This record gives sequence, C-alpha cells and structure tokens, in this order.
Amino acid sequence: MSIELKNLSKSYDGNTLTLKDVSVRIETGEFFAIVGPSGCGKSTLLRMIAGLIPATDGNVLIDEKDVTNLPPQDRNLTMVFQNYALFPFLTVKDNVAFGLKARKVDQTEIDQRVAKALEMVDLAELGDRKPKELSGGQRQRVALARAIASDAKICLMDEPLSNLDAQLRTKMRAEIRELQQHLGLTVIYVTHDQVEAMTMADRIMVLHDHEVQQIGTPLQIYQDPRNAFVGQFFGTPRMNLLETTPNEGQLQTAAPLYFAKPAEIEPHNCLIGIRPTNLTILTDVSDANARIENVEYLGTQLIIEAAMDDGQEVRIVQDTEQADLYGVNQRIKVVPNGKFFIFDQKGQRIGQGEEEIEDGTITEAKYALS
Ligand SMILES: Nc1ncnc2c1ncn2[C@@H]1O[C@H](COP(=O)(O)OP(=O)(O)OP(=O)(O)O)[C@@H](O)[C@H]1O
Repeated sequence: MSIELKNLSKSYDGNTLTLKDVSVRIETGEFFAIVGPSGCGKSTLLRMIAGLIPATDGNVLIDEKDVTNLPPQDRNLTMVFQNYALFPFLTVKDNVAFGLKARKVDQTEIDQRVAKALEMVDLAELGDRKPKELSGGQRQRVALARAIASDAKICLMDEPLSNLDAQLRTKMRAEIRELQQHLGLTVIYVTHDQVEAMTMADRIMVLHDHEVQQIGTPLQIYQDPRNAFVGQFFGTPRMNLLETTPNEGQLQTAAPLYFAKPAEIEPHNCLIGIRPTNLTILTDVSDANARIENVEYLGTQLIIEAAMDDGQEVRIVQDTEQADLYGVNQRIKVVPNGKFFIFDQKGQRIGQGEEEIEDGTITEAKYALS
C-alpha cells in the first residue's frame, strides 16, 4: 500500500510549528527511513501518519484514500515502538494475538496467524513464556511478530532497535529488512542513527529545523547532499566544513588549502565541505600547513585529527598501512584529494568540485555549480 503526505504540518501549541509542510509519496513495498537529530519531529510525523495525533494542516493518503480524519484502527497499519509495548502478564502467544482478539477475529484464524508469525521471527518454541523470561532481542521479535500477525500492509516503526546492544542491533536490522521484503510491507522507519537509515532504507527523508532537508536514496544523500547539514549528518567521521578567506580569484582556506573555484562564486562567501576520505597528508614538505593532534586506529582506517595553521580543525582518513608515518605534533601538509562541496554561508550547496593530487602536485581540478 502506498502512503502520500501532502503539505503536512504540526503545531502543538497553536503558535510555533514543530513540522512544516512535509510532502512525500512512499510507494508500495518501499522501506522508507525518517532520520534527524533528537527533537526534530520524527516521532511527531510518524504519530500523525498513524493517526495517534491530529495534523494541524495537510493530508495523509493511504492507497490514494484520504485518511487524515480516520482513527488509527481504520488506517490499515501496524506499529512497532522502541519499548516493545508488550503486556508483562500475557504470554508471548497472547501478546501476539492481542490485537486480533480485540478485533474479534475467529479463534482458529488467530491461532494460525500467531503460529506463523512466531515461526517467521524464530520464536515458535517460546510462545508460552512471559516477556520477562526473554532477552531484549527476543522481546523485540515478539513486537515484530505482533505486527506480522496483524496482516496490515503498512508497518510504522519508531526506533525499534534502540534498546538493543550493537551486535543484536546489526542482526535485527538484517532480519527486519528480510521480513519486510518477504511480506512486501511498506515500512516507515524512524531512527536518529544514520548508519541504520543508510543500511536498511530504499529512501531516506532527512528532517532538521522543523523541515525536510532532503529525500533520496542512501547513495544520493551521501554523494549529493543538498546542504551542509545533510553532508555532515551522514558519514563517519563527519564531513569537514572549512571557512574560506578572501583571496583574489582563489578559493582558499587560510591554512592555506586551495580548491578549484567556479568563476561565479565569491570566494569569501562560502564554506568548503570535504569528507575526511577526500583529504590526504603529505609529509616531508617545506610548506606544511597543519599539525597532527590525534591519531586513532579504527580497524582498516586511520583517523587523523589535525589543526590547520589558521586554527580550523580537520579530520583526515588514511590507510592503516601508513600508520608509522604519523605522530602527534608532527608538521604535515593537508591537501584535497577527491570530491568537495561548496556551500554558501547558510549551508546551502552552491557548487562542487574535484581535485586530484599525485606526487604532491594537483593533477586535476574541476568544478561545477549545483
Ligand atoms: N505532546 C507534545 N506536546 C508538546 N510538544 C511536544 C509533544 N510531543 C513532542 N513535542 C515537541 O516536539 C518536538 C519534536 O518532538 P519529537 O518527539 O517528534 O522529536 P523526535 O525527532 O522524535 O525526537 P527524539 O529522536 O528525541 O525521539 C520536540 O521539541 C518536542 O519537545
């Protein structure tokens, strides 16, 4: 089933807007993630789609039908929350059956659906236990089984994995994704975790400052961020954001670090966004422009924090094979090597460029306006 949001807005106090003008069409069978920092309105949006709170403005359509004024039970959807919302005094089976009983579904059919749902989440053996006799991951799977048993074709999930440890979370991500595809569910998945959104979703909506910042596939969002917020929200370590200084005809940070510049862009009115993987380090140079402050080993990557000579901090990712080359307080030359973005002072993207470096000299430099 498809879901369409048309100019959806929410104000809790009738004065300020918590969410402004959200519009998107989510297709049948799509896994759609809503991400953003704490307090940006993710749960508010999900609750409006569910019908748990009224929209201040705009419409919600499910399979082209306007459901804006319908209660949750008439919207043909199911929900999974972070705290599982299981009844402690009911068995696993009865928890899964609860919604079906409330809807007075025939008992034989309830038994069949519950058994099938528990089997799908690998809990067939544990149906007679109480929630307190289960691990966190198993409880989460009971909540999933309840969603599956309901037979609704839309499932709304609000940070369903946030109570689980890192290992279990990774496992459950794959399981949820598999189930979603197997059942052909349309899923709207709220998370503040960019990795979760990137690895699970077909498309992502990024919320910040009460507004939609960007909607796109994980690849589009990562490779083509519309503004500095989106650029910095995705990717670890974070994209560097560097201020440029006035300089005739050049795009330059004070350190200095030079970037290819479209003629139309005023050099001192912009910010450079460059991912840590797109900077590189030259040692043994006479024109060093930075000092290493910290070297961190992260599996296959080496993350180097450096202070540029103009005081700006940068993070650079290098291969671990080069670990022996770097030490704290060492003078180095930081140079761009790869793609970078040009943002205006408000963070809106106005251009992008690419520079390649070989043996210490720039071999290629190009740019384009967005
Ligand atoms: N019932 C309410 N009454 C008034 N304000 C509310 C209510 N619920 C949420 N808010 C406010 O609306 C804003 C968005 O809250 P919401 O819970 O939607 O954010 P979120 O992105 O889900 O955050 P988190 O990731 O921390 O859960 C917050 O500033 C919050 O304080």
